Amino acid sequence: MKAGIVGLPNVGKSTLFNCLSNAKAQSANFPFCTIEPNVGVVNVPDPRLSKLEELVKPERVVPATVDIVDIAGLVKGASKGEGLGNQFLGNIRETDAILHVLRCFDNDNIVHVDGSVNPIRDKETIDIELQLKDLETVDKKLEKVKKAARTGNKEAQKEESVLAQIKDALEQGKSVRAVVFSEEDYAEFVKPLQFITDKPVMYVCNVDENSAVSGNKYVDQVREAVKEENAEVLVLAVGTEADINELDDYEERQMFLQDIGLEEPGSSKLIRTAYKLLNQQTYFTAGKKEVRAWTTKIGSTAPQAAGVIHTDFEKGFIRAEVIAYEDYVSYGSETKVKEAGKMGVEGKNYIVKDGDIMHFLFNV
Ligand SMILES: Nc1ncnc2c1ncn2[C@@H]1O[C@H](COP(=O)(O)OP(=O)(O)OP(=O)(O)O)[C@@H](O)[C@H]1O
Ligand SMILES: [Mg+2]
Repeated sequence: MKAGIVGLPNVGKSTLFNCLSNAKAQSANFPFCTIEPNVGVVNVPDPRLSKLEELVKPERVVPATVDIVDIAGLVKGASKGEGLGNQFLGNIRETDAILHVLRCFDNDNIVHVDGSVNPIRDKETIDIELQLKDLETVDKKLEKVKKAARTGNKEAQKEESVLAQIKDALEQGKSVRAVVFSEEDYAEFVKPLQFITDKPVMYVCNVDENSAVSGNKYVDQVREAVKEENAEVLVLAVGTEADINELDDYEERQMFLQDIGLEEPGSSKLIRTAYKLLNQQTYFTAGKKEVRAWTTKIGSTAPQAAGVIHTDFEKGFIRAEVIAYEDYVSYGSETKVKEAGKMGVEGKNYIVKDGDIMHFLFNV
């Protein structure tokens, strides 16, 4: 699962990538600095891991990760191939969620490709390009389906009406994610087409240092503009946080963060939110060798979750021993949880919960 950083050129996408990841992306004050996407594996900050570490005292601790991709800037006309648009849109299509960066800071030294700071206009520019690309996808499909529908094929007629609904929404400047479908129609006709504007989105307002905590007028405008989308809006002083992230010393980083009024980096919150946006949750394994966070889709069954560790675990799944995180912490050890009768023994239909501490039994 990966989240892609999307936005106009020169708004701070690579700088954001550098806040999140230790893989350094080139960032510079000129549009189209990034051409090839930068990919980084980012640890998901989780205080529960340190708590488990304290209790279990393992040899090592391994956090969950999420892949972040820094993509080239899109411009007006990208869907028609402008500014290598087709390649960039292809890069976006390969991601599972979108982090849309909006420039929300004034700074005459940093070039804006459209001449002035205006996050609402910028958002529309990007949205329109993504929607036009999806329109191309839906048109292509409609052409095929229409032929079959004309021959009286009932299934094709149903598909045609769903696609027509999508086309209509896109032409009105709406995104596919805003259209309501029945569960069946969605699974059958919509999901397989992998529309870009169907991917979950989160807006990242890139602000100046002084607006890191309370935002600014641009952020207010963004919140107002997206309030019907039900999307997360995150405020982040991307430039400042990237600088802080450069420091090796933890104490020093904390000091600079406190200077701008933050207790933890905004980027930590961003990663946790991205993780949720990707519909992922964490379960843990806890042993003397290793305490580890694993990522699984919300709603996974125990064997599916086991399959994240190894496909053999899924194939040969027998049962799982499960301890809720809260129980582990309040009883203090696996043995004590067992003594208290709080450890569950679950079969293959068990739906894994966020924070479960799991031990899988399987045969190979
Ligand atoms: N909050 C901020 N305040 C001031 N300057 C910033 C801020 N965020 C980023 N910058 C500066 O903006 C310039 C562009 O940043 P960056 O290279 O990250 O943009 P980009 O979106 O990746 O651009 P491209 O699409 O060209 O790859 C850099 O000089 C960076 O230092
Ligand atoms: Mg860049």
